[in-house]
Amino acid sequence: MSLPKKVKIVEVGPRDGLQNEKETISAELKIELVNRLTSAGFVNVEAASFVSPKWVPQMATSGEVMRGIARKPGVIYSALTPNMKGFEAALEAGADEVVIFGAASEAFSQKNINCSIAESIERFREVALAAKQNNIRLRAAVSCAFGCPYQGEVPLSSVSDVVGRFRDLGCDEIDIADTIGVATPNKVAPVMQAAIREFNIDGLSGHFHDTYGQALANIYASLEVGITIYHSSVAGLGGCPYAKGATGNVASEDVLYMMQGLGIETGIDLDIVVDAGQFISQHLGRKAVSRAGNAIAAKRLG
Ligand SMILES: CC(C)(COP(=O)([O-])OP(=O)([O-])OC[C@H]1O[C@@H](n2cnc3c(N)ncnc32)[C@H](O)[C@@H]1OP(=O)([O-])[O-])[C@@H](O)C(=O)NCCC(=O)NCCSC(=O)C[C@@](C)(O)CC(=O)[O-]
Repeated sequence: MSLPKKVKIVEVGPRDGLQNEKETISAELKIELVNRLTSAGFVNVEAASFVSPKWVPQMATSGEVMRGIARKPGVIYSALTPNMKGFEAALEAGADEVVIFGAASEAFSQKNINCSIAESIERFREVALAAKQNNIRLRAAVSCAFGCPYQGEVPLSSVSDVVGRFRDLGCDEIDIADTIGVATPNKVAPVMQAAIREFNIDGLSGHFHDTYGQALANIYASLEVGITIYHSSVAGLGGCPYAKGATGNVASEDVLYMMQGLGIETGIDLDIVVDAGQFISQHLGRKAVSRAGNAIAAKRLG
């Protein structure tokens, strides 16, 4: 099968990337990061998360961030919403898309959102209905689709089951997530095919963490299957607070460099993303995790 000619890259750094940072990051810095990313051309940025601040303290300023962003027409600013409390806060803050986040693993569901998969779907049902009533896009994440830090192997049938349940809630997009970055390219097609059997391929995305250095290879394997939406995080920021040892998402700079090389259109200016990656890494006091980003930054210095 030939590769897609065009893909959508969803930038998740301001949420998935920063949620695990130990030091409190100011709302101003998060806002500046989001603005830099949209100026690079991202049309979908995951900017906030309306979860319990006791569970994820770093996301406590989400309302301030959403309200402070310089809104760019045409850009979808997304926010995570685990329940109605989160949904109401996201609505008030002007989120264009809400993200319900479940898992293909029972054990992860309990650790991450303190309920079973079945209970989570019931909570999400209310959120889904409210999103439809308010004309807000609805996205769902399926964590641990390729493996779980607590239960290990995750059967394909669990992935199909959760994707089907999210489809029935009326989701516009469903993310197939490798939360702990354990997938290898041979594992990608079976999982994506299980999801494709349940949901429209154009609405499925690949959300790969790069813990074992496999994310780009896994994205390539997903391109071969025909997936056209990918998530990435500027400077490779990130990690999930409820998945020990999981590192960041695949770096946006690396994905963009690969897409450029493959001749796949993204609509995003890699140079501006490199600047944004260097900017946030300097503020966090460490080197960006992006190989392409660091190489381009070093080349500029001559
Ligand atoms: C889901 C809950 C809230 C259940 O947590 P719970 O303790 O079962 O909830 P509860 O309903 O009993 O409420 C407990 C307290 O939290 C408050 N509360 C309740 N809901 C909210 C809310 N929305 N916003 C703010 N506060 C909230 C509520 O008001 C109450 O406050 P108290 O009375 O004790 O003062 C909790 O487990 C939680 O917040 N979990 C979030 C965990 C999280 O954010 N994980 C990281 C994101 S997922 C991820 O990164 C994976 C993903 C998406 O990127 C894809 C991938 O790679 O796999």
